[in-house]
Amino acid sequence: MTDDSGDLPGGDDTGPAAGDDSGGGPDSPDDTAGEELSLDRFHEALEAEERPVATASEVARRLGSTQAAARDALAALVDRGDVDRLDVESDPVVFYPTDWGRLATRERVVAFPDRREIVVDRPTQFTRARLSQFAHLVDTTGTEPGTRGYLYRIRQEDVWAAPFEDADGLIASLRSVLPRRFDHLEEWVRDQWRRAHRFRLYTHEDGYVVLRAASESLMGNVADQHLDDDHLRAPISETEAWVNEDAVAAVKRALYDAGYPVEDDRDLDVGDPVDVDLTTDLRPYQETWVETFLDARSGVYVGPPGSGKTVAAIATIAAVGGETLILVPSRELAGQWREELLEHSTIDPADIGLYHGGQKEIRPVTIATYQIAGMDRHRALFDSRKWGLICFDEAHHITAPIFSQSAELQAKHRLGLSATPVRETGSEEEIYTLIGRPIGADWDALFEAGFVQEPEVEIRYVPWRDEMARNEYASADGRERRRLAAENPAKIEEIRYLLAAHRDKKALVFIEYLDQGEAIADALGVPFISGETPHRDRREFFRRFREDGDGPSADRDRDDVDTLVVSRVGDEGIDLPNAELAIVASGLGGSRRQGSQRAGRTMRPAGSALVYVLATRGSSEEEFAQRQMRHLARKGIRVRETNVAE
Ligand SMILES: Nc1ncnc2c1ncn2[C@@H]1O[C@H](COP(=O)(O)OP(=O)(O)OP(=O)(O)O)[C@@H](O)[C@H]1O
Repeated sequence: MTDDSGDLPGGDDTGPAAGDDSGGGPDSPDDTAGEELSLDRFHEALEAEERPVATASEVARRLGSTQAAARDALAALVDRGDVDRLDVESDPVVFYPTDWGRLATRERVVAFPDRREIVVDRPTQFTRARLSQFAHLVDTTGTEPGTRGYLYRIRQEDVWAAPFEDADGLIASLRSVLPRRFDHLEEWVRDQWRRAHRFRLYTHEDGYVVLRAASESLMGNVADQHLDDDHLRAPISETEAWVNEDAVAAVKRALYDAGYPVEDDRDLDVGDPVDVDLTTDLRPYQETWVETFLDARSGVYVGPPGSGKTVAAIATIAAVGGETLILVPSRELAGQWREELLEHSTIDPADIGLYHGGQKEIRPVTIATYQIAGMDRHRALFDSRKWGLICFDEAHHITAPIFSQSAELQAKHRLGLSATPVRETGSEEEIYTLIGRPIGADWDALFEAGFVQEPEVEIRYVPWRDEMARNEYASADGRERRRLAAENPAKIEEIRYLLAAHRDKKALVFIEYLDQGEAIADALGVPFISGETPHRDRREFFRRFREDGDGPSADRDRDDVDTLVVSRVGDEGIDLPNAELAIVASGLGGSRRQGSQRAGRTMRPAGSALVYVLATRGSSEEEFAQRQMRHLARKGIRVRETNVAE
């Protein structure tokens, strides 16, 4: 290390380096370009730009040469190994001194204000935490940990959802990251911020809901164009209108779509009181979540699996103090919620009701599945109690029938929980308008604080077992092809190998096709859990999986399970905190969300987490795997690729 840095100043400051450079002169374009583009001159250009990287046109401007001459001269420096280039999507390419690349901690930030894009090479945790507050990670380039470039883009939704008190706070954060000020970009950000604060809903002292626009022209041009008599009952003034009570959600949605998200300051139902106190001390970021929620009275806690959203939600239930309806995607999660409520609060067990296919109790705190809550014949769920808070667990699961209940849900405090703010099906805006603004602790801070462990993800490209299998794939079509690639029998050997390599770890193997699940479970002699497995058996297998084989109970209870093969049913929200190894054997045609949730299963505070994704080489799975893993990489998770030998 010291050798490298020792060379750098010597080479830069003294004759020999310049001599080396001029030795490269004959390759350089005409007249003085070779001399002008010594490494020293390039450093000077960077200094003048006040940035660690420069484009060819910036170098040209600093050197007073043409862009073409600068590009050629830079290419010569690249050939000589003095300078490296970083392709930022396609154009422009940026250049930086090679030596700097060796200083692994050196961060480089390049802004493309017109495209509202920011590229950071080797970002520090701090920079990533800052960026994630107002931009979203689009892509990472390079798979080696030391060579990663991160591409961020600022969309209008990102500004709307930025967790700041005012635009100045957001701009200050922006400036702290960018190499210099970009007035035009700042202006755009301020403009977007303003948009999210131009319309406001509030409760009139006579009890009805009023929409207020910041100006007459907004009321005239935006509201009147996007809202009709179903939304607004009557104008009150040039800037205010009386909102139809049933149309609150629709008003928010219409204005969001028009590019003006609405601030919701209405008075909300508190509900009949319920007696719950928290018994667990919140972590500082959880306290911030809850305080922000109480201020806004609605919002979505966004944090990685295991970051403590459920515990923060229990704190919120205690703070709101009103009867609460909790909606969850599955029966298993309903049971887990009950356990967590009992573990982290003083709630009387008799005050908790479960409402799903198997059991129908409505109590002061009721946990119901989305499925049943969406059915018309279960309206009693909404009507028979005065709920003060509705909590949407795994909020991206909200189903269309729930949206149709949105009129009455709008009157309550609304809390969403989600590990996945990004949705490809576009309910980002639905979550925003039905529930509320994202309330974020950024992932980096959580990883850094050690509350959540960063998993290592490895894509392993598995070859076909023989020519015959390869040919069969080649001559099959569509769906059959996908199945053949998914069920590639060579994967069984690979799973066996990986399990043997991590003998001490509790492992989950995810599959898509039932036949394959059975084949793998048979080959390994382990249980297989699918949608067909009765709930009782599932619970039992999960319990045995949670047993710690190393503990003193091992002698007494030798039936613990170390490996489970799980079909899609086990995909989400199942609390198996001791899973340290996940092997995704198939299911690569699934959505991005599924990819991140599968990895999420193992993102737990305990143990070291590893995720292996098996993709059949030379099949469409390769591409799927890469796409899903890019999604993870966007979250800053380290992804590695390995070719399994034939
Ligand atoms: N403040 C806290 N103090 C101690 N333990 C905590 C705290 N908050 C959360 N935990 C523990 O951390 C683990 C994960 O918490 P929790 O279930 O709330 O996370 P989550 O974000 O809801 O996860 P998921 O998205 O998977 O549902 C649990 O075992 C929980 O008991």
